[in-house]
Amino acid sequence: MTHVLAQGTFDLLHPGHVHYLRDAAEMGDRLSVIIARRENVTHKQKPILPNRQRRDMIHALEMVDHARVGHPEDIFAPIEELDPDIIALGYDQHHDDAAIEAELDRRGIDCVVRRASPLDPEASEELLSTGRIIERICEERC
Ligand SMILES: Cc1cc2nc3c(=O)[nH]c(=O)nc-3n(C[C@H](O)[C@H](O)[C@H](O)COP(=O)(O)O)c2cc1C
Ligand SMILES: Nc1ncnc2c1ncn2[C@@H]1O[C@H](COP(=O)(O)OP(=O)(O)OP(=O)(O)O)[C@@H](O)[C@H]1O
Repeated sequence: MTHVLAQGTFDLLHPGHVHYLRDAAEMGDRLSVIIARRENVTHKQKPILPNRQRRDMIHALEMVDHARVGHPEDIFAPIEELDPDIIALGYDQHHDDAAIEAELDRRGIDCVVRRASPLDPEASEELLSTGRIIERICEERC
């Protein structure tokens, strides 16, 4: 059984999130998802929705077997516990694949890092980004 781990903020779900999680699920047999804690989202605006609400929405998706809110300080602690075979990074995630692999090695976790594919983010007329959905809400409703 190949266990895949996906992770992200997942604020205000949209089809790009569903595409990423489907792609990740297709890499193996079981999909676990870590939801980034609000305090750890520092590279962009903080999520609107609370941790548990984002976790519950991800858990409700049919391709997801397990979803949990991430660790407050050590992002590798849930990985040590869940022991996945593959970490699926999103196509645009800022994380350094090689640095993650090096830390997995250091901790003796036998797991590879792979990248998921994008869902046509430029060509589509859909709003496939939480940031763009919020911009549109501000333009049209504020
Ligand atoms: C392998 C991996 C494990 C992560 N584990 C956690 C975690 O345990 N707790 C947490 O708050 N965030 C965790 N994160 C999320 C990051 O801290 C960061 O907030 C994340 O990239 C969310 O941003 P994004 O939705 O723009 O990708 C993890 C990220 C990666 C790549
Ligand atoms: N259009 C998309 N196609 C494929 N994957 C996507 C798409 N949008 C988001 N994802 C993936 O979903 C995961 C969670 O993404 P995140 O919560 O950062 O959403 P986002 O919509 O990109 O947010 P923001 O617009 O605030 O950057 C990431 O791995 C990201 O790569």
